[in-house]
Amino acid sequence: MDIAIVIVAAGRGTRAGGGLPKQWQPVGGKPVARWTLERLAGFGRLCMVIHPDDRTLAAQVCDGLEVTLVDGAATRDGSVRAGLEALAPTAPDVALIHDVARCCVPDAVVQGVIYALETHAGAAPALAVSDALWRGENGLVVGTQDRTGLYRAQTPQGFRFDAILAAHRAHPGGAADDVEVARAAGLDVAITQGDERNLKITLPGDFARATGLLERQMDVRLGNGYDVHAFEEGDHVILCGVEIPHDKALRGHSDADVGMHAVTDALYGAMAEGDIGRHFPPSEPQWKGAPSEIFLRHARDLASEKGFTISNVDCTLICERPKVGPHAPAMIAKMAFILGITEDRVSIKATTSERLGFTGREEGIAAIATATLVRT
Ligand SMILES: Nc1ccn([C@@H]2O[C@H](COP(=O)(O)OP(=O)(O)OP(=O)(O)O)[C@@H](O)[C@H]2O)c(=O)n1
Ligand SMILES: C[C@](O)(CO)[C@H](O)COP(=O)(O)O
Repeated sequence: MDIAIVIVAAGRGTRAGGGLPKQWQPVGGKPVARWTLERLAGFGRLCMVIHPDDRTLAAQVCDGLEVTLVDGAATRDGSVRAGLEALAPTAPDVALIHDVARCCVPDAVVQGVIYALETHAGAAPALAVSDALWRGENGLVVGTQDRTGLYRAQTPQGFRFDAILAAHRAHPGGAADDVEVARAAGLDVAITQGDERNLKITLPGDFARATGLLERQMDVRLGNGYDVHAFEEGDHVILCGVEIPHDKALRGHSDADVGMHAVTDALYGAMAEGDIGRHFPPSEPQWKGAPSEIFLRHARDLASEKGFTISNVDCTLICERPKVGPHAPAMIAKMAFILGITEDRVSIKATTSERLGFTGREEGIAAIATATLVRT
């Protein structure tokens, strides 16, 4: 399914206050709009609708991300329409329409809308009203309201693209949200699971609530790596960056550091970024005999660019010989230095395979590794 996401960000944020419209103000160390863009980038192509006065701010916030910027209108529904019209020449199957100010939206809320669009023309997240409802006048309760069947609407609101574009073109304007526009055009809209964390920053106090939510939402990734290199004639092996005298060497296109390769692949795996072969193809002659440190540094830098901190790595070398134990402290020091983390976050250990299999017959060395990345 080709998905485009229209993020409406052309409002002035008057109720939220502050020197800038709320979407450009910081929460948890980044502008509100940046959080929203990063959260949605994995779900489809991004189109952000902005006020013409905000082009410079918007370009800064989008740095490094692929985002189509479109000028908005004086009303929310006008801005949505501008975004949809901009997408029309390369129409996606579905459009998700999201308030920029809902910067804490959990993945599950977005995914719930996408699943529902397989069977409905429209889908939107909401929470059933759970508090009693009153009518009030001049500070006094003047009546109560039955809450049965009442929901609090959230975004993203998703629709078949052609249907929502036609609905917006036909609508007279003044709709509270896109579900109202869709229903006016006769589209069925499924209610999907909303989330209390999917708040819309509207009033000044909402910045602190959003900051608290974002600080508690850690992105923790685990990756694994596995590698094997065969022995050939030689007088040393390189394991986790340390040269160890041996009566054989390891064969490989690079320096055949099987342990460092496994850790590097674990880091790539945690980022869903493939493996060493994808970034350094063995078909390319410049990597012949290359120190594996190049690969590990690349994975480390990629993690840093994506905002991840390496929390720990754990590597097990599987071989009968050479004995790893005496060299483990040097290996840990070397790996910690390259990764830029403290030694207590690096574990390197070894096991034999009880003389079973290719490692048992001393035909080669295998290594497995795990890495944890954390993004806050
Ligand atoms: N002309 C407008 C008005 C609103 N929006 C967007 O619609 C969303 C929901 O609107 P709201 O939370 O009311 O934002 P503002 O209009 O910016 O806030 P305020 O009413 O306090 O000025 C926001 O992402 C806002 O940027 C928009 O793109 N174009
Ligand atoms: C679309 C919306 O987020 C649904 O809750 C909301 O209606 C938009 O914000 P506004 O404050 O009503 O403009």
